Amino acid sequence: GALPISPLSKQIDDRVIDHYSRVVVKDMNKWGVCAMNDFLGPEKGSLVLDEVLNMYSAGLFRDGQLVSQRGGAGDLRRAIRGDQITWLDGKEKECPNIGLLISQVDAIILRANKMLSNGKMGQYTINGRTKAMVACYPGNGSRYVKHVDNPNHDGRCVTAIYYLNRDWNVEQDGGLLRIFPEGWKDSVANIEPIFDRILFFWSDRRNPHEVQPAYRTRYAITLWYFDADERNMACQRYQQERKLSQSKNT
Ligand SMILES: COc1ccc2cc(-c3cnc(C(=O)NCC(=O)O)c(O)c3)ccc2c1
Ligand SMILES: [Mn+2]
Repeated sequence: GALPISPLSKQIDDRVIDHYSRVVVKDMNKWGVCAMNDFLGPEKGSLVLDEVLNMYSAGLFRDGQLVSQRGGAGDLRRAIRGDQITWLDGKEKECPNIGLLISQVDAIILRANKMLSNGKMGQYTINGRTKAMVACYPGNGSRYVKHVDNPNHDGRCVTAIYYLNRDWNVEQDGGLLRIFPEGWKDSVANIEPIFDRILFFWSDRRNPHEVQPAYRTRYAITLWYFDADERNMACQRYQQERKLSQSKNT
């Protein structure tokens, strides 16, 4: 199905953004992965968490769709990905603090833009993103099998995930995000989904990853950023396919 899309927000607190964008550019161009702790600070982080908990208890989350229909409903789908999700554009009046988080991440990505190499001696031109996906793994062993976010050039170049889980203990609670970066030979990135941590990684085949079974409710907010050229190509291909299928049906 189509990915929900939102316009980028504008700039805020400059020095902080400048520092974070330098770290992101350096780590992404070197490792393809960038994790930073204490992103919003405890107060703002707690306000974001409270807004997510309120939405969850209001029953606004739905079972995460599968891109391919093979999952179908019920157990097989849950075996592939057990998360429940809801989409936000960040302007909702019920969650101003999620809106603040989104504008912070937008500001970092906009500042890092044109400095993020696309791995082929070129740069990405990031000009948009999906809506924010708020995800909850309910903690009944729910997991997400190893996958690539953007295996077929749908335009997404950077995945940004903000974690909200206080006192998370991976030994007991599971829910580790394990990334298998292509260029890292046999070593992997083990990312614990801890409170107020933000993570960036290339969305394409360079970063297969899995969410290991979670035994405690696990929350995260994900944004996917588009590269202008790849997105344009993807939209053109989609238009062609639609025309073809319509001509076949007529
Ligand atoms: C067509 O509609 C949709 C709607 C939502 C979709 C969500 C995902 C997705 C992808 N990756 C992860 C992940 O890797 N999480 C890592 C972590 O939480 O640490 C995740 O939780 C969710 C994929 C495809 C989707 C298609
Ligand atoms: Mn993923």
